[in-house]
Amino acid sequence: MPRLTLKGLGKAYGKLKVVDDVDLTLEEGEFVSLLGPSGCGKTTTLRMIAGFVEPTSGSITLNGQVLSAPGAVLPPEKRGMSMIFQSYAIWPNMTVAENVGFGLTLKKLPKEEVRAKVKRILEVVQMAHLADRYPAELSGGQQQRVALARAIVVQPAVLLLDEPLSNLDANLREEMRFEIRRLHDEFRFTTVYVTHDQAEAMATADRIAVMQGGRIEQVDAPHVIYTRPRTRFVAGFIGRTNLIEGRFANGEVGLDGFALRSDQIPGSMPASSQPILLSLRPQGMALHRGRPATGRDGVPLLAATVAQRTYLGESWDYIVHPEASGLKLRVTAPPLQVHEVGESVWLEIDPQQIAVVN
Ligand SMILES: Nc1ncnc2c1ncn2[C@@H]1O[C@H](COP(=O)(O)OP(=O)(O)OP(=O)(O)O)[C@@H](O)[C@H]1O
Repeated sequence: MPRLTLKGLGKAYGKLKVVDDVDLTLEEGEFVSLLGPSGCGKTTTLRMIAGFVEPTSGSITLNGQVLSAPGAVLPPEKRGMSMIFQSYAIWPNMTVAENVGFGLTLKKLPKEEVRAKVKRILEVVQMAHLADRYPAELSGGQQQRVALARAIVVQPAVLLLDEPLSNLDANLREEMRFEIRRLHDEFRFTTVYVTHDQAEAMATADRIAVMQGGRIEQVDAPHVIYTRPRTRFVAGFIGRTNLIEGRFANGEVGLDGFALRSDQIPGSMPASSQPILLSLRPQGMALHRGRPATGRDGVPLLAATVAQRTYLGESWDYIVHPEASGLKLRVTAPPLQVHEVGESVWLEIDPQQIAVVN
């Protein structure tokens, strides 16, 4: 049975629909990230799951029990969910151990049991040595670990996280992403994680739901979202890409100045001749100084010129300009592959890494 189900979920403030007809099902133990730009409705969706916001349409069910529907909202404290906010929200007047144990004390668990559970969970988040400190004596990352420990110690039915890492500096954010995923692998709580940071969603989630304008555009595993984006928005929002307009006709996709064989491009082509949009990742192309040996049947090889370049340390970011074409394509190359601006190169396109998007 699916654990958590959002069905036709909507929220409007007056005429403004901020969440619009959202369908999403999480299996028991699944980790799903709601990812999208500011204002797309992620937080409102999460707050409806938590019970802080009443939907104007649709429903939320947990193991078949209706938690939210218009006019019928089970209060947050009766949902058995834990929520973690951007601001940590741990109590300044309690020690780390008291903060983490608070939820268990409320449940009137015996003192010894609370002590044992708190000890174990503090070990898991690597905070056991700081159990007696107060929040003011902790770094931001340590405070966030306390918030995580406090949320999971009560073994919630669903764990909700709202941009939990956005107050941390870049290095710590990266470390905490792995930490959150490690905790999930250990405890397997059904988890909804709101973020606008695609790397965070990629590193943590089993599936990513990409939202825009209150709607979910695509829900898939991170590698599918990246390699097989279904819409222009998803292709552009997740990683960088070259979006190119073409025309499908007679087994070929005609682009500006060259064509690709449509049977080499994964996914389905339209039934009849018509314009289509392709997403070509910068990593889905390679540059060669001399013309590489032929033999790879039908793999496009284009004479091109380097128009611009940026050194990013981990890679080069080249803009190349295929001859006889008005296109400018962004191509990623390894750090030791150095081409000068104006140099003639051969551009090899891997059709397997092209996605047809709507
Ligand atoms: N109580 C409210 N009254 C009116 N409009 C609201 C209310 N709460 C949210 N909104 C609007 O709903 C839209 C979605 O807000 P929401 O906070 O869900 O977005 P978000 O995707 O989480 O964005 P962010 O990443 O900036 O937090 C925004 O345009 C916001 O201004």
